[in-house]
Amino acid sequence: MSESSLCAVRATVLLYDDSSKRWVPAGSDATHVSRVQIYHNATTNTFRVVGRKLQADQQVVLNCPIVKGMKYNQATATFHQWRDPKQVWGLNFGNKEDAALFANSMTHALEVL
Ligand SMILES: CC(=O)N[C@@H](Cc1ccccc1Cl)C(=O)N1CCC[C@]12C=C[C@@H]1CC[C@@H](C(=O)N3CC[C@@H]4C=C[C@H]5CC[C@H](C(=O)O)N5C(=O)[C@H]43)N1C2=O
Repeated sequence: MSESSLCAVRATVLLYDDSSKRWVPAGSDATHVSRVQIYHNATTNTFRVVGRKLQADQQVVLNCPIVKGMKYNQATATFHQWRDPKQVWGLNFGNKEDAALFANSMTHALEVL
């Protein structure tokens, strides 16, 4: 499937744990920083967000379709979040610039879906 990357930023990928009412890091180990990308498949005009841990094994910790009509919430300048059917994802960006870059691509995807 030919996909092109619209953007790539560093962020900590978080999941909201409803039972404890806490954000927990996605993935299985201590290092939290991931490379988060938005991929576009031009053939099907679909988009998805993929997050891979930066450390050696590049564990995939996020692989979520961007669904038409999805609400992307920029809760703060460096913490953005959205809901998928099963869970709530949060991205904690290292800086406002990366957050804005990612939000720009996400907003574009949501506009053209
Ligand atoms: C109606 C709804 O779902 N609202 C969502 C946000 C949202 C709005 C619109 C579209 C999508 C979404 Cl996910 C919502 O409010 N959620 C989703 C689950 C957790 C939360 C519900 C309640 C709490 C209240 C505080 C806020 C939250 O979690 N925040 C606000 C920004 C702040 C930034 C960073 C993260 C990192 C760790 C820190 C913390 O939890 O200590 N934290 C937070 O406290 C984050 N909360 C939320 O984001």
